[in-house]
Amino acid sequence: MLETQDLTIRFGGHVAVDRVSCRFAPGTLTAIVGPNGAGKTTYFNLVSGQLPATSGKVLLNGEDLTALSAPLRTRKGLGRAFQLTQLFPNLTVLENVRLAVQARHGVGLRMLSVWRNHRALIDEAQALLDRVRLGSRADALAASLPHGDQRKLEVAVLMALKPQVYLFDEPTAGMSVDEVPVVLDLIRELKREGQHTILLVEHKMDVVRELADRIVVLHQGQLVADGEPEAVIASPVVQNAYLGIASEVAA
Ligand SMILES: Nc1ncnc2c1ncn2[C@@H]1O[C@H](COP(=O)(O)OP(=O)(O)OP(=O)(O)O)[C@@H](O)[C@H]1O
Repeated sequence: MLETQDLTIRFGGHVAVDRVSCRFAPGTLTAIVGPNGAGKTTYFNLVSGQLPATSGKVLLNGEDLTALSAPLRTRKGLGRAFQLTQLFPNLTVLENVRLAVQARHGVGLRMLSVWRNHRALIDEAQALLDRVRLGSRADALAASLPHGDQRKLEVAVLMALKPQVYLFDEPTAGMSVDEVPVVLDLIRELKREGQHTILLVEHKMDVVRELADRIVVLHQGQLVADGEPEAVIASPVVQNAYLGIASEVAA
């Protein structure tokens, strides 16, 4: 069980995430929605440890992770899709995933040459690449992949770490129409496996409707709605927030 208790961060006078308390059970997919600037990405950064909380706590299975760095939280089972900049651009696609597999097995980088020919690691990495439909690109340099394929590679790297909690921040952003279903299928598969806690920040409401068991709405840093998708989508707070966006866009 992932839990945040009164999780808060201030940037100067601005409270970007404001006392958010929420619990996320294994086997559930929760969509975090809200207008631009609502605090969704900042909330993910606080959960994963990319940003230090001003106050409040992050707990996983009852253990307080608030004081831990992002890498230590990853070891505890909090998986955040790597930012593109955290892929190794000059290593191959396969090597990127294999390093994540090795990291999970606790094999240090200095052991790289010893493990280079270790079939089990390579096979595991290759199987993950096949799952994200990048099997045929295994030997390409990560930097040479088109944007959509790099995002799929991020997902493969994340899956290699076998986290308990998956944090997906707009996983299909910038992807072409034919690439989107691949990533959504992967998220669906992870959900079917049943033991993961999945959090998804997503603007596309059709995706949210289809994938989410539950929707949490953030607005100006605060949790303003939480519940079953249809009820939350129909609620006045969401209608207002999204109509707000629509009128901004139209303006
Ligand atoms: N490092 C930072 N320093 C100062 N302000 C920040 C920082 N990170 C985020 N903010 C502010 O916090 C607020 C929340 O931003 P955040 O990116 O979390 O929103 P979001 O809901 O993810 O928006 P979007 O849907 O546009 O990605 C915004 O007002 C943003 O400008």
